[in-house]
Amino acid sequence: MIKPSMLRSLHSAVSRGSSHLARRGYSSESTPERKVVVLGAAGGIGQPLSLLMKLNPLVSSLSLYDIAGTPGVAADVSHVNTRSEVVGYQGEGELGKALEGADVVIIPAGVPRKPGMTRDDLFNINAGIVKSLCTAISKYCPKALVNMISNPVNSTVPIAAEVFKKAGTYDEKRLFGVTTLDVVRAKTFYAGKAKVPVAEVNVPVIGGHAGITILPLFSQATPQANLDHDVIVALTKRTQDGGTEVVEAKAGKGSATLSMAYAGALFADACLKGLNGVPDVVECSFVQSNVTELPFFASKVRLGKNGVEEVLGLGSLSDFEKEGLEKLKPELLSSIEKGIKFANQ
Ligand SMILES: NC(=O)c1ccc[n+]([C@@H]2O[C@H](COP(=O)([O-])OP(=O)(O)OC[C@H]3O[C@@H](n4cnc5c(N)ncnc54)[C@H](O)[C@@H]3O)[C@@H](O)[C@H]2O)c1
Ligand SMILES: O=C(O)C[C@H](O)C(=O)O
Repeated sequence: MIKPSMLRSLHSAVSRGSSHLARRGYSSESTPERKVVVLGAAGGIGQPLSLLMKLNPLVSSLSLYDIAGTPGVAADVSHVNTRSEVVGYQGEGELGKALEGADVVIIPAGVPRKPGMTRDDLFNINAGIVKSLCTAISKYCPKALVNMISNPVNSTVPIAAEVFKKAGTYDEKRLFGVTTLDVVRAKTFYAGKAKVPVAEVNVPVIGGHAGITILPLFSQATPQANLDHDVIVALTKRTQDGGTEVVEAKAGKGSATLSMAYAGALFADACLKGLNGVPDVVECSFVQSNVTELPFFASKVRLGKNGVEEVLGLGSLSDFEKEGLEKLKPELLSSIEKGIKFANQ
C-alpha cells in the first residue's frame, strides 16, 4: 500500500530538482525549452525511464515512441503534475513527428538478454533496429544528442556513427553510448565494501559495456579506502558481471530495467545540464575518442552546450587496471569493427 509519506518523499524529490535549478540561477519557468524523445518507450527500460524524464524539470516536451503500446504509457505518464507535455507516438509512420525538434534522443529499443546469452548475441536483431532508428534521427533531428542504451553498446554506437556519416550528419560530439549503469554499480559495490556513504562515492568506469571491456578504476575511487587487492579483483569482476547477475536473477524475464532507467535518466539529465550551459558536468560515456588507439572508448567526458566538450584522459592506473586495459582492447576493437561492417553492408 502506498503511504502518504512515500508520496511526500517523491514530491520533495521533484521539488529538490527545482530548488537545485534555482541554486544554479534558473527557475523552471526560465529554463530553456527542451524536447526529450524516448525510442522504445513502452519497454522494460522505456516505461520507468519515461516516468523519470517526466519528473525532470529540465524537460519541457517528452515524446514517447515505440512500435506498440505508447498511447497507454503516454496517457499514464502525462497525468503526473510536472512541467513537461507528454505525447505518445506509435509505429514507424509516426517516428518523424516523434523526433522533430528533439534536443536529446534516448534509445532503449531492442531485445534484452536471456540467461546464457552475451550482449553480442543481441547483435542480429538490435543492429537493424538501431540502424533504422538512427536513419530517422539523421533525417528528423540531426542536431540531437543521442544516448544509446540498446545492446551491444560496443557495436550499436559505431553503427549509429556510420549511419550518421552516410547521411552527412555525423557530429562525434553528439553521440553517446550510455555506460552510466556500470558507474552506478561500481559506486554501489564499492560503498558496500569500503563502508563509506554511497552518495559520496565516485568511481570512473572506462572501456566499453560488455564483460571484461567494462573496467572500473577503483584506484581512483573516492572517498579513498585501503581495500585489499583480492577485494578490488572481486569488485571489478562483480561490476563486469553486474548485467549477468540481473539477467540470471530475472531467469528469462529480461535484463536490468529499473536500475537502467535510473542510470539512463541520470545521463540524460547530465546532457540537458550541459546543453543548458551548467559548468563542469562530467560523466563517463562510450564516445568517439583518442585517449587510446581505439576509435570509441568509454571514459570521463565533460558535457557542454554542443554535447561532448572534452574527452578526459584516463588518469593514473594501477598495474591491475593497466593489465585489464590491455586485455579489453582486442574484444572492444572487434565489437566496434563488427558494428562498422554491419552499417556499411
Ligand atoms: N546500456 C546499458 O547499460 C543497458 C542496460 C540494460 C539494458 N540494455 C539494453 O536495452 C535494450 C532494451 O531493454 P529492455 O529491457 O527495455 O527490453 P524490452 O524488450 O522490455 O523493451 C524494448 C522495447 O523496444 C521496442 N522496440 C523494438 N523495436 C523497436 C523499434 N524499431 N523502434 C522502437 N521501439 C522498438 C519494443 O517494442 C519494446 O517496447 C536491450 O537491448 C538491452 O540489452 C542496455
Ligand atoms: O546485461 C545486460 O544484458 C543488460 C545491460 O547491458 C546491463 O549491463 O545490465
